[in-house]
Amino acid sequence: MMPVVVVHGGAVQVPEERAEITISGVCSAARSGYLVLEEGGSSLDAVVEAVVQMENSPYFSAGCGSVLNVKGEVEMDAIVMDGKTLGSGSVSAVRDIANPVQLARLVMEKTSHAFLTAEGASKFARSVGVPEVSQESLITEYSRMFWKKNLLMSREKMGTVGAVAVDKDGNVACATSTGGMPNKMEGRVGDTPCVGSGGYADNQSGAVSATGHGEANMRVTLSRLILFHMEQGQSAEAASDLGLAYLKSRLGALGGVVTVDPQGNWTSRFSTQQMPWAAAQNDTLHYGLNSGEHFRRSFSEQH
Ligand SMILES: NC(=O)C[C@H](N)C(=O)O
Repeated sequence: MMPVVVVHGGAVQVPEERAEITISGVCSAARSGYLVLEEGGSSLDAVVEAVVQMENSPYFSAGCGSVLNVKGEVEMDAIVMDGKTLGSGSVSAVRDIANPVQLARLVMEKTSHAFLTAEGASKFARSVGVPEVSQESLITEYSRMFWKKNLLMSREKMGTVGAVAVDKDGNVACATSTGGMPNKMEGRVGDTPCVGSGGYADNQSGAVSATGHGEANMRVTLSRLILFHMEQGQSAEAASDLGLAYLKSRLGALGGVVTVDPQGNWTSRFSTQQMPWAAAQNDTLHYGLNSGEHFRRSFSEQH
């Protein structure tokens, strides 16, 4: 069994001028998650670390840089799940914290609940000492510009982030975090924080983190569907393709996933044209953006 961390930066079209920085963002997130594993951390520690890095980057739609709702405000959703215990924690519609994925983990570890939303989630955050941040600190010039442009015309998207990992004990975990769909209604919650849709982790089959059109992903419970296929004997790659094919044939929707099994086999699959992804395993960094792309380099090589 080989420990691994696999991350994605959303199944969306990345503007050409942002391609390189987005790729280096997913690579450094996968690498940081992997370092956590090397230092003896669990798969849960690794996925949270990788996702925090991408939330802190303004180049992804999660944490700082999140796409804005119809009112031009940030409302973020996140999930974590621990495949060893089937423990999960989610938050939705949070507006005033920097790292929703850490709050999701706190929901899992410090409450008897699995999901807190909006003001209740913020009150809980304050009660456990998570610092409050201003909306302004989460909004970037780009997300504001993107919001205005979206209000006028296109339905362009920006990328949700997610990670799956297997640690040396064969425990799997997933984490996913997002600003949601651009110009969403106030209070809209997508697939990301919903168990089985935006992510799922079970040591008996594997872990998935999903991205795409949330309303569609939810209706097929995409992550759980993929793990169902793995339980039926499919490989991580074949199961991911089956799940994405069902999403497309049944609802005409496109999406993407990163998937691992407890043996450390992993894959990154998407039906969109692009999805920035990276995987770190055995001193090698794997990464890609366009469909069919798979680059490799050793950890010692500079990007
Ligand atoms: N870009 C995304 O993956 C969006 C996310 N799945 C949502 O619907 O909220």
